[in-house]
Amino acid sequence: MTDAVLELTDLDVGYYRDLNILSDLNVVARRGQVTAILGANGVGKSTALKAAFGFLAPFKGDVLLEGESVRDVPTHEKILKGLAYIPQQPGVFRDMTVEENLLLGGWTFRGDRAQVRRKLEANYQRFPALRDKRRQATGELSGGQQRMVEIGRTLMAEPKMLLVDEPTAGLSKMLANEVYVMLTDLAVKDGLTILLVDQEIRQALKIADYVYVLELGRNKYEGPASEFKDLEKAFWVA
Ligand SMILES: Nc1ncnc2c1ncn2[C@@H]1O[C@H](COP(=O)(O)OP(=O)(O)OP(=O)(O)O)[C@@H](O)[C@H]1O
Repeated sequence: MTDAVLELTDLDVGYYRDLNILSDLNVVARRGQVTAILGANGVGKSTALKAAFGFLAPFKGDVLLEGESVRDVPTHEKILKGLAYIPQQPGVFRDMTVEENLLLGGWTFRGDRAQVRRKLEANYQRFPALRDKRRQATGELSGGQQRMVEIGRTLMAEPKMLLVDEPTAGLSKMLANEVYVMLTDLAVKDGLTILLVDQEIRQALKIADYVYVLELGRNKYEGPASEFKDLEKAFWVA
């Protein structure tokens, strides 16, 4: 089996003391794979990602990045260690150009202009539409392209592990497809490890290698995505 990049082990997480949203959660994201966390609204999928990135301190359990505990590592240091988080709400700066938004992602390396240029160029090769629009205000781009800017900005820091929360929320079906293709490419071509939270169960099953289903904040079921296709009706579709 491929090796674990991110592990959430026996996590208890909540927003208020003594009120667990997640209990004894165990999730493993393996190298170069897309791992999806699925489950009903409010089950705690986004909460799991927030805990993984450090926006919420777990009450119990650990977060391991390549075997090393990052549970108590400050968020900005997690980024330096290769962990990145793309939240549900698009976070682009609408009045700034596409290129300015992308450059913000290279802030940590701003002293090394050659490196910044190289990463910018890698993004333009990955997302040719962004090169064409690099001088345009980001707010003028389509929703899917704004997602590309956001993901591109995140990739400027060369993460190895991406936490992605509902990447196609609010997008049309066509744009959503573009985003799913983009995520698959990042795993397959660039070897990134992706932990995805999604309500689009069918789409998530299409691009995921491995799936976790949560119920009442706990692990309910897990397995290769291919095994879930037949179970889809039983689990989620009324
Ligand atoms: N900032 C917060 N403060 C207090 N409770 C919160 C907060 N954010 C989420 N919750 C609660 O935690 C629970 C899990 O929410 P979470 O957003 O993780 O669920 P989810 O599975 O991602 O749902 P959805 O698919 O609807 O986004 C919900 O009951 C929610 O009301």
